[in-house]
Amino acid sequence: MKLKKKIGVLVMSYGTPKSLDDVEAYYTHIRRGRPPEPEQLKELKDRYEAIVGGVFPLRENTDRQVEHMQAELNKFDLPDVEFVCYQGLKHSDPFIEDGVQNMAADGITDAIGIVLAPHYSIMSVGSYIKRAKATAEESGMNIRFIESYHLHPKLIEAFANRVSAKLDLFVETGAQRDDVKVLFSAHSLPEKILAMGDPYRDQLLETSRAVAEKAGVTNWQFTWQSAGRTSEPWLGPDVLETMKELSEQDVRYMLVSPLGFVSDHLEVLYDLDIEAQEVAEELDVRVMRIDSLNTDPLYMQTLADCVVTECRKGALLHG
Ligand SMILES: CC1=C(CCC(=O)O)c2cc3nc(cc4[nH]c(cc5[nH]c(cc1n2)c(C)c5CCC(=O)O)c(CCC(=O)O)c4C)C(CCC(=O)O)=C3C
Ligand SMILES: [Fe+2]
Repeated sequence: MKLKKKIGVLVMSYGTPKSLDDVEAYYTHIRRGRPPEPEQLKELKDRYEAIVGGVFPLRENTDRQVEHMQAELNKFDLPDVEFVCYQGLKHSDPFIEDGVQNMAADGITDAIGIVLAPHYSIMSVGSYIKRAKATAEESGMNIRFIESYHLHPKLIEAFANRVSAKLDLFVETGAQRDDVKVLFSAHSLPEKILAMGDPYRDQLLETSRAVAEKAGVTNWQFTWQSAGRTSEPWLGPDVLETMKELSEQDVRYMLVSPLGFVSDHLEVLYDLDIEAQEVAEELDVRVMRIDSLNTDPLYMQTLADCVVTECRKGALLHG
């Protein structure tokens, strides 16, 4: 039997602390080596404490996503190729560089890199790719990258299913479907990305339109969330402001639908499930959020399809 060639798949994700004691090192890494002020550290620790039940949810979710993705990739059962997935995290262990070095140590010469975030920004996906590329070059590895997959039909279907499911729940509890404002959201970035010609905002609007169309939703708008607390301006309006404004216009039902995140983590479990719910209570409006994709088979198929398509483009597969 002919030995199958191994293609490495570098699956990159943001990364999360390993324990509450690790939050300081993690935060320092995000801040490019500058340790946070004690109050900033306490504030972040408090937020994690509110959502962490033993395991940091993003760590568990990323582990599961990578496992499921590898299984999905090998379902193609290509005659001469086997896919092996490696994690590479932006701000935690195993770092992106570790992931590439682990592939090289296993004798991998051809690899594909993909990020567990569908939209490209020079500040997000761009920096993941830059780091992976630099390490791959050192070991002479041939690596190709998927920059975005924000309009993949299976991704759109997965999000649309989740929007429809929650709209049904609103209807069951007495609301009219069209009275529910769907708020598509994503992590804000500094406003300066627009002047840089960054595609991030446009890609998010494209995903929003496609999901709305697929789910038959006309009553929607896009809003940002989780902006950094720095002095430079961040893209807005923020979801909390949007909720307030809508409540003043007598909108009573809102469905927050984060499209830039693919997993349950701090920005979903704290910023939306705790912080936004507190605001909803003050405003006396009903706010739900769509379930995160996590290991949704449609999402796993999206990732696997992108990887195989990229392999074909790079002539890594025959047939
Ligand atoms: C675009 C984008 C995504 C989505 C795309 C992608 O997934 O890549 C994302 C995801 C995430 N962001 C996360 C966590 C944090 N992000 C922070 C800070 C920052 N995020 C930024 C951008 C993004 N972040 C930026 C420009 C900053 C300012 C500092 C800097 O210039 O880099 C801070 C510092 C404190 C604070 O500001 O809250 C934390 C703790 C977690 C993990 C949650 C968990 O552990 O459960 C996830 C998935
Ligand atoms: Fe972040």
